[in-house]
Amino acid sequence: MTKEKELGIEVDDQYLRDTILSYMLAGRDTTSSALTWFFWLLSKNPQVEIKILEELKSKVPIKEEYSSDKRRVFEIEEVKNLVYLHGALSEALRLYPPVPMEHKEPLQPDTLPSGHHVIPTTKILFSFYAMGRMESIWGEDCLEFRPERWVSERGGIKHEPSFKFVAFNAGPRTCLGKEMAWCQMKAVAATIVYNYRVGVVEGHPVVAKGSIILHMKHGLRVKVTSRLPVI
Ligand code: HEM
Repeated sequence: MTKEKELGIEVDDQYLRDTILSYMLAGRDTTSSALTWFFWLLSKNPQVEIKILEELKSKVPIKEEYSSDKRRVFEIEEVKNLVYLHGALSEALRLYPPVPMEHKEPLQPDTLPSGHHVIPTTKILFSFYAMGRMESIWGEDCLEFRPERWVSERGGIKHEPSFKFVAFNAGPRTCLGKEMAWCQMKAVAATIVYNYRVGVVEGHPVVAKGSIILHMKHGLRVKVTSRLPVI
């Protein structure tokens, strides 16, 4: 008897197809949407880009810094604890959550903290997008892109409860790929910011597309230039 049969799981082609597809959809579009908004926010906030670059440079051994024509690729271990980069990515996820909406249905009749009575056929829709911009949750500067929000008094990463920072959902259906997503986003963002300047093409319209993933309606047109010294 195979392990799957012991566990009562039937692993047929359809199961494998659905699993692979859900990982591709859950892990690809979300991360790419997050990074797209992140680079757009950086272009609007050059002071943040400078600070990220400073943080990255502080991690690179001096003799290595822009010393050759080789691009530098940041490894996951190097970027894991970058506090300011973590803050900047968190701000992008707070203001532009790749999954902007979520819905739930109660299993039994219940009364929500708001006083609303709900029954099993009630669909409860809530907006992660709106929650990331609520003054009652994030304070008066809730609409500002401020990575410092995520830096603790002692200079470490300030963690927020998942029911407050809901970009990865909260509770039993929390994103299964959350840690992988953080690693990917940090490694990609660090490698791109360190090696290139990403400038958004002037006049390019940036609007969100109404969809289950918060894509940019017209994509993001950018001009990429190398930071490497010309040798
Ligand atoms: C910035 C990147 C990501 C964000 C913002 C994100 C966000 C979310 C959210 C909000 C959910 C809950 C969806 C729902 O219940 O309707 C979810 C579920 C899920 N995510 Fe992610 N995700 C990201 C990256 C990833 C990656 C990289 C993977 C895996 C490679 C992944 C795998 C999954 C899976 C398998 C679920 C379903 C979990 C379940 O239903 O129990 N996600 N994600």
